[in-house]
Amino acid sequence: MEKRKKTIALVAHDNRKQDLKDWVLFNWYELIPHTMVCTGTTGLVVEEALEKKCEKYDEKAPEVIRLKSGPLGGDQQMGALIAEEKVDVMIFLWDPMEPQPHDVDVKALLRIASLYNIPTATNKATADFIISSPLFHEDYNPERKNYQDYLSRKIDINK
Ligand SMILES: O=C(CO)COP(=O)(O)O
Repeated sequence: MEKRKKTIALVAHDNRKQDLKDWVLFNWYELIPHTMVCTGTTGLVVEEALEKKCEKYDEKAPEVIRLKSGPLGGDQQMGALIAEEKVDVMIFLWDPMEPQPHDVDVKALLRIASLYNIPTATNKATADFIISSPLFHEDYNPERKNYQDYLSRKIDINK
């Protein structure tokens, strides 16, 4: 079966970056046909790990697009890409033990991923399930709810 090119969002908080790096290194070959889009610092870790691994095995490393660092707007940029339907899968290893200065952005990113029905992993086990799913290798279009009623609702502003 042809490997459908996907855009995979990869994001990890500092205490989870090692987990994400391990996951990327374990799945490096599976990731080659796809494009990674990452928040800034996560992108550095992912890019370096994939480049080293691919170089070792004489393979071309996949493209890694780096957005701004999460606390500097990267989570919001990622959310915007999801709203534009440009992300197929998101692996977001957020830190359940430490508050983040940009907690509202973290929540917003998780919310928008849920709204757009993006397959989302917030831990390595779920990331393993996603990448080993047959659907990962297919042209999968997640069902999107129709919000037409909401968009065309009457708003009474003359009270
Ligand atoms: O803060 C983040 C996600 O909320 C991740 O940002 P960095 O990848 O820049 O560390």
